[in-house]
Amino acid sequence: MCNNNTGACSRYKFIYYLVFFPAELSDRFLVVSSSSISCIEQNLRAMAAISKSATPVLKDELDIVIPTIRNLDFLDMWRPFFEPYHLIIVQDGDPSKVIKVPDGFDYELYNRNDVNKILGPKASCISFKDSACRCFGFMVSKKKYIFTIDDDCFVAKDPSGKEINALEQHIKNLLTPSTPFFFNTLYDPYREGTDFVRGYPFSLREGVPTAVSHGLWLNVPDYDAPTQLVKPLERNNRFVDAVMTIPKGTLFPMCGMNLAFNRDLIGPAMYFGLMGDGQPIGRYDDMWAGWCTKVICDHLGLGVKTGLPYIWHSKASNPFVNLKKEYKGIYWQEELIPFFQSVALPKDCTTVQKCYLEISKQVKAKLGKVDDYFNKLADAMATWIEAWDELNPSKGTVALSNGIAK
Ligand SMILES: O=c1ccn([C@@H]2O[C@H](COP(=O)(O)OP(=O)(O)O[C@H]3O[C@@H](CO)[C@H](O)[C@H]3O)[C@@H](O)[C@H]2O)c(=O)[nH]1
Ligand SMILES: [Mn+2]
Repeated sequence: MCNNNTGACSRYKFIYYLVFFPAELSDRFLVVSSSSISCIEQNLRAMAAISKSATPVLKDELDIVIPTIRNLDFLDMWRPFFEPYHLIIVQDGDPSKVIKVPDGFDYELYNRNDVNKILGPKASCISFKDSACRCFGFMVSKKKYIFTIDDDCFVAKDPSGKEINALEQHIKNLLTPSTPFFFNTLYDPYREGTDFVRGYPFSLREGVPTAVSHGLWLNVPDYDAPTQLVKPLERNNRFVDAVMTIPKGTLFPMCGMNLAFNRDLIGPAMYFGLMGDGQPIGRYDDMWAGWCTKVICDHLGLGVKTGLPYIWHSKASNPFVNLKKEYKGIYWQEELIPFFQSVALPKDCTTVQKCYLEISKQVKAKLGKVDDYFNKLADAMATWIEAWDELNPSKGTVALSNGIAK
């Protein structure tokens, strides 16, 4: 089957057979060459479409999710890139407050009363008074792709001064394969102007479907509170023109402020854990989601990319407030990381939901003794999956025998 994910890579299958199976060339050559060439053509057309499309790519297949406690004037700067897309706004805090959305945007807005009405008792798994509430938007969306962005993130410029269409770059990242099994030293081989380098096995050049695209930030970097306190004036002005697949078996600190993912492939794992009101910890919601997501992607043979696109993160939140939110997480994570590194998912965990519930069981068994919070979090993870499946009664991601998800 040829799609954005595998079409370009049949080029490598074609070369692979050409070089390594001359004996079968007669019949196979004809089969490979015709299927490869049509795939290559289809894929080249698809890739060309992404950059020159008149109609925005994935216009009806992608939702933009924004958690907010303030008016959304920041959208005016994003208008050229966001206006064609549907927004899901998750209003946190006081539901009686009116959030102003600039004219011209197509959106749905949910406040805490809506969350409670839609989820009933299961609303307990959605954080209150924390950006973690954004995951409610992931759950109610009906689209294949999600892009989530904070309301203090603006359009950045690349070194040439050109405004960066972060959404377009995330879409390119998601529509091209990842390479978690073998690191390509010239970064993302599917971008224009680069490729696989010598010594990269041809049998691995097809890559795997990309589940997550993790973007970065110019100006205020996503530092933790201690780093913010010792480096209050540090700003990130380094634009690195690279996209990389995070290798299998390696965890990473996923930041939720400039993030996109394939909801069909990994949506149920994108639970931003219990934070904010009534919880002993904050600003670890996206980290929790990222650790669960990466373990599941590794198990199901899915890819996670990080790097471009950049956004301009304008606001440094208060480091002292952040320290109060983060401090337990800063020492708990010294136990959490070894836990996630040791998580083994059984072969019969063939869907994201099954994987996620297995992780939730192991959280309760192994982290419950660290703090009772993790017993609550494990229960909330299970509630999240119940709520997800109620709102999204469809099949989960199935891992194929060769570990490649479909
Ligand atoms: O109680 C709240 C507070 C904020 N929000 C919305 O969430 C995002 C992020 O808020 P903010 O930019 O003020 O906080 P940062 O410290 O810069 O965010 C970092 O912490 C991460 C985890 O929370 C976050 O993803 C990082 O960017 C804004 O849209 C606020 O409006 C909220 O919904 N509820
Ligand atoms: Mn911010």
